[in-house]
Amino acid sequence: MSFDVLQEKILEKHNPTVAGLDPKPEQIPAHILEAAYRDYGTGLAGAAEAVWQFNRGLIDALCDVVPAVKPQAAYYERLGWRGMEVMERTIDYAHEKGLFVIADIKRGDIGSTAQAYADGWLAGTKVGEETYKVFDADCVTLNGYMGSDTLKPFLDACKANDKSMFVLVKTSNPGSGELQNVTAGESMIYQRMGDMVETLGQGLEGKYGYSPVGAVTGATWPQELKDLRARMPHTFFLVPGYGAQGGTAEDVQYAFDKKGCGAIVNASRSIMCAWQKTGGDGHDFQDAARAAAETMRDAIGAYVKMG
Ligand SMILES: O=c1ccn([C@@H]2O[C@H](COP(=O)(O)O)[C@@H](O)[C@H]2O)c(=O)[nH]1
Repeated sequence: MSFDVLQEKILEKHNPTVAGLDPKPEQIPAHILEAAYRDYGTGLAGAAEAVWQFNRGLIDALCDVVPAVKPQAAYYERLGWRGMEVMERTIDYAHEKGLFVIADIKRGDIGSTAQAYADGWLAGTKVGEETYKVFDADCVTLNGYMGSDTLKPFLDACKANDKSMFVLVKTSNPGSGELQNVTAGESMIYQRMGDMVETLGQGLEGKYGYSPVGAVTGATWPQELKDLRARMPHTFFLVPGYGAQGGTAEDVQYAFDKKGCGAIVNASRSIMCAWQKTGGDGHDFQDAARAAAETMRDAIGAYVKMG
């Protein structure tokens, strides 16, 4: 789905945030783990089942508060094919609950390989005369530092299937400046990447003024966020780094346009693991996640006025 659809879901829920689904077994409440291990064994099958039950519970608890979820592929890949099956089920279940799904895959490769990734995550895979949906994400994250040609197959898949993509521009991690803030010619590398992303989406702007080519810009770098918002007026932002990485509501306000649109802020651990801070045994994980998501929504709402 395009960013028009995402923006509409954000406006409906009055909440520009996305809940990350990055589960590790040690972050899952004991009662869920014990049941999964009892039924599927203590190996990868049991771990994958626990992740599925946890995700389903989180989606049930959050689906009327947040407009979107962002499963990060690494947490599913680490469990092998069983984990990837849970990723697929999680995407489909989130859709059933009306959520926009951002698959955080951060792929990037030469064009022919990028095409294969785009088939798997956005367009579907052609076998004989039929095209089969694989991971039916609405949107993916991409690493475009190999160059714009590596993004083109994804852009074509987005255009043909009304989907969207976020390209890494200024990442939230502490070392992101080592390369991204190096000056190259008249601008810094992250600014050059920002210009490339903005240019790639030119002419494809939707109802809210945003193209299907979005940018990842970390909450931990508010100065760069401000700079990029001004530099990239038609680019929707995915802003990770809120909460566990130290980004605040005050920091992320700069990602939004004057109408309070054009950005979505991610939190994974601070929502998913909120139960670990309630002093309970994890039976309250849904209430805790919901309360954390509402607190985040309200904190950002104090800075960002929508509509
Ligand atoms: O620059 C980036 C790009 C992606 N991420 C991803 O976002 C979440 C953040 O998780 P928290 O638990 O809220 O810190 C995670 O999936 C990262 O892979 C990012 O953090 N920074």
